[in-house]
Amino acid sequence: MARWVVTSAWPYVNNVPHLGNLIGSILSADVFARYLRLRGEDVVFVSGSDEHGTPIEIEAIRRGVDPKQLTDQAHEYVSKLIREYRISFDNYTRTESPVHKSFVQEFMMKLYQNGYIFEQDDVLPYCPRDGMFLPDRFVVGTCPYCGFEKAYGDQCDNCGRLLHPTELKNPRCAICGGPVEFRKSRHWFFDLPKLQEKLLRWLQESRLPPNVKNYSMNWVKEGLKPRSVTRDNKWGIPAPFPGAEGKTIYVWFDALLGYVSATKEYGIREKGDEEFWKRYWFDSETRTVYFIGKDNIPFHAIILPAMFMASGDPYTLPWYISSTEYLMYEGEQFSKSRRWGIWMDEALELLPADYWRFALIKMRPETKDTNFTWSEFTRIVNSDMNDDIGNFVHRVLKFIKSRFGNKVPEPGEIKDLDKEYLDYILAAPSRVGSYIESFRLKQALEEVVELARRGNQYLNAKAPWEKIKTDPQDAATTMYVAANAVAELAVLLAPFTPDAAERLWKMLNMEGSVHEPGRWLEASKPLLNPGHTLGEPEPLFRKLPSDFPEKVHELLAEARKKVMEKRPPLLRW
Ligand SMILES: Nc1ncnc2c1ncn2[C@@H]1O[C@H](COP(=O)(O)OP(=O)(O)OP(=O)(O)O)[C@@H](O)[C@H]1O
Ligand SMILES: [Zn+2]
Repeated sequence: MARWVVTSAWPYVNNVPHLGNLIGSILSADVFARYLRLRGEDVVFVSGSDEHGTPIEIEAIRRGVDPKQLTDQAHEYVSKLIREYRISFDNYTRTESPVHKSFVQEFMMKLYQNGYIFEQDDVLPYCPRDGMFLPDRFVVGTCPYCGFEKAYGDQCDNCGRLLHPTELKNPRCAICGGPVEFRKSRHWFFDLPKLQEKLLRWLQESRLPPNVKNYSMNWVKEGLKPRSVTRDNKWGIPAPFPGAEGKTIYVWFDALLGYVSATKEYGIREKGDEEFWKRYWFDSETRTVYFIGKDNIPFHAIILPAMFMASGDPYTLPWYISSTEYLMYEGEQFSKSRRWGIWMDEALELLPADYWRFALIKMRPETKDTNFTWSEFTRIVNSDMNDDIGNFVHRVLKFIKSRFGNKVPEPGEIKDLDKEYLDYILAAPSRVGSYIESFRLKQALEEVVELARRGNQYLNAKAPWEKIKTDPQDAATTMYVAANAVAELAVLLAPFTPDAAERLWKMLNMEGSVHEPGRWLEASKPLLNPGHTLGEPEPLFRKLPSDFPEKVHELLAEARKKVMEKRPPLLRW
């Protein structure tokens, strides 16, 4: 059995995560981690709040407070939301965690000692009106590669290229909008060109998906440039290099190492074991899986593996990177900094987490940018969740309660139709599982819906409500098969809608929790025996009114007003 480390990109805490962050990273990772645990695998699932860097520093200066004071509250608020969405992190930590800060300093010193960090004057944008160097997202200009006019100093959000601020055409200060000057400042650089060949070979041989692999290989082939790992910011992890006093570590180098430090912190806290993390990260058999949006590809497929290589320690390199395209809202990309989208907290004011989890997985932008629309959301809730799954469950449980004394009937002769559906449901865990294992979460959930759809067809074809009068044995067989399909659904829904799955488990009067390790494997045999007494049936999901898409903007405005009052200052606008 392999060990797994499942990770989700660290959300920047300058805002509440939006539905794009959820599907691009947090939720997709959770479905995968939950699935692995249900298979009894050894999993550590980590992420945390990314809190350093300029946007938060500037916000703190503007408000005249300490940035940590702002992020303490923001991290707590986001952590609570993550729990409310049932994201099953083993450790959701933060970049201000002491374990993380010292880990980053020690790690960066290793790169320095191994000769991968060199010191050099950098020419950086400076705003004479604001009196400061403008790092990363604080200088905006035209991308030299694709012509996008709102590219940032470190990356173009349109074509995804990593940039140096001097490459931008017509660079302007993002704070005041005026032109920038370029001034010299001493910085410490990561010598990526030294790793060029090694990276290329690894990429070539890796099992990364084609979109990640091709993009990264092209980028490496064009020739890697050294990247500066320091910044002139005060808010961040102090750079540990001799002579670098007053500089901090660039947020990306800081946050990427969080995957490792969060595992370390988890081992110390939960197992009292300082060395726990090495059993995962220093074992080439460990499968590390990263869930990210496509703009994060270069950092995970190039920078992070390069850092691991340069450390000289036996880190396991990324086993898989599942990167999504963008979820769009009304034609534009969800964005924290531009405050565009639907936010995790306001969504919960409208409907419980399961609805968002289900609908987002069904809309997961796996192959192309995908528009989140309220009409599609309504269709998914009303048709897939209610008409297909909810209705099937209800029909089966109600009928067994009214006609079989709420006990799973003893089946009679298993005929063709029965066998066909029974075989189909018992093969479902492996069918759904293989889609999850190939990171096709959307298709995996579609298979779960299909199981219920076929269940409804099976009931219609077998008509047990007629047969109970003429051939009660056959009605009993039908309901035995159908009841087992319902139990199967509880297990298959567990990674996707954990609360509904648990409620269904209780309605079936099953022992323990549906989320127990190994449950998925048990489900390849019938889960319900004849004679088993079921619990009380109740509706699994509820429908949205048909005018929901028209009303939703009004509902959302109310919800936003309400959550703004609960949010801590940094997240309020
Ligand atoms: N619309 C989206 N669809 C899918 N994934 C997304 C989307 N927006 C962001 N992500 C992913 O969410 C993760 C966290 O991103 P981050 O906290 O930087 O938020 P952001 O919305 O991208 O911020 P900003 O808009 O300010 O750049 C990243 O992996 C990112 O790729
Ligand atoms: Zn570009």
